[in-house]
Amino acid sequence: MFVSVRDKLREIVGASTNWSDHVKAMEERKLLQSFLAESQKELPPRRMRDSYIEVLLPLGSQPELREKYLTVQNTIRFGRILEDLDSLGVLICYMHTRVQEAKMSPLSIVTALVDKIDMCKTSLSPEQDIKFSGHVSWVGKTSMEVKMQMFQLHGNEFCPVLDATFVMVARDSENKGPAFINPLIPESPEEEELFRQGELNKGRRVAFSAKSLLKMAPSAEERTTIHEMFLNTLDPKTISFRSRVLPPNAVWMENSKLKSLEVCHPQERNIFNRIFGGFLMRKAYELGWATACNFGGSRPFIVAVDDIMFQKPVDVGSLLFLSSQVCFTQDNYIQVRVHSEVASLESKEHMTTNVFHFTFMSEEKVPLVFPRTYGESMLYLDGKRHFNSMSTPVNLRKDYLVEP
Ligand SMILES: CCCCCC(=O)SCCNC(=O)CCNC(=O)[C@H](O)C(C)(C)COP(=O)(O)OP(=O)(O)OC[C@H]1O[C@@H](n2cnc3c(N)ncnc32)[C@H](O)[C@@H]1OP(=O)(O)O
Repeated sequence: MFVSVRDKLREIVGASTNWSDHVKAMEERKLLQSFLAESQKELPPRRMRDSYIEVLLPLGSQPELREKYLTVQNTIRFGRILEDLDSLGVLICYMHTRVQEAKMSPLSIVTALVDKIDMCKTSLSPEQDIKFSGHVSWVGKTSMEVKMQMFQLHGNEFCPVLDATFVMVARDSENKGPAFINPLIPESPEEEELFRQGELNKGRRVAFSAKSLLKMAPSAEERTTIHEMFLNTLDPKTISFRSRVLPPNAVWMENSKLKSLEVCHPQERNIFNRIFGGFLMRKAYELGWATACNFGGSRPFIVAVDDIMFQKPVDVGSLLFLSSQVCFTQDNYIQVRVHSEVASLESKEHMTTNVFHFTFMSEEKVPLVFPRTYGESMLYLDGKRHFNSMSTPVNLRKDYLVEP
């Protein structure tokens, strides 16, 4: 149960339960600094099974739990699952990095990236037990890749529901600088393959980011796509680059936007008194879902979550501005991007903290989305790149029932 996962995390880092004690609790954590390793070599290697955890979410046997997870359609809120995966990922990393002689962990482990969440072909019922499992699958010097799976009981069997890959980073006791983590030793050919995959994932992330449209021009093929879309929006009645009209069954990208604001209260703080990554994901996901719903005109289902980077921590007390838009569509699929930025109450300066990418599938075929400006064209291409990186096959699957 996830209350127990979060209680365990509190115990591991000695977090305060009362907000009024949070400064004192952080002062106490400073004393743990002496348990930090000066190099990775000093730390004993760990095996994948050392960090392996299974957690049961007994929705079937404990109906009082269901309320928190329930959608109006009697399915499961995916936003809640994102929160649970985040907590579990952090706990897995604490298992990998346990220090026997210290009562509390000297490390502050934070979520750096949700690399991928792929949904498997199964519906989610709020009346059946759910099981999560996961372990560390790759480590660098201060970062760890965690693989998690979620299963739901069907008859007597737990069937796979989703696969998730997160990257967590270890920081010092005060969450101010990087901290070394234990090496990982693969023990079988399967584990060696997982580790190798982790290494490849790191390379893929670097390559994807190097090709970012924020850094370099689109490819020739992408430029052609954008130019053809531009030509498709020119009014044939006037010989002008300026009179733009939408083709049939299309929507201007700017008209797909939805925005929201959250006040970040202490209730949503994580064990390090910053805003909990899972809360940020839930809020972004729900706005993204509403955007897809508004755009497609029918209930959309989540198919994939990709590349959520936690660039900056969000302080308690900040204002969180979320802005969501459809940036690419194909057949029944809607690719949504949610941008989040914070501003403190004192300063008006905004800072980007995350960009979220969600792929939804609608019951009906959805309109095309057209960029009007160059900036929007880049969003379109970025959305297309994220859509194409999805591993789920592009075909309509009616048995999905995963909603907000
Ligand atoms: C219930 C408890 C829940 C607690 C969990 C949360 O809620 S956490 C709350 C949500 N998350 C956050 O607030 C985190 C916000 N982001 C940050 O603070 C920072 O961006 C960061 C610490 C993640 C990374 O900072 P820097 O990039 O300056 O750090 P640094 O350069 O030292 O890199 C540290 C390690 O992280 C890796 N790294 C950094 N960013 C990465 C990314 N996007 N994808 C993969 N790996 C990444 C680097 O390769 C390096 O690994 P190697 O050293 O192995 O080469």
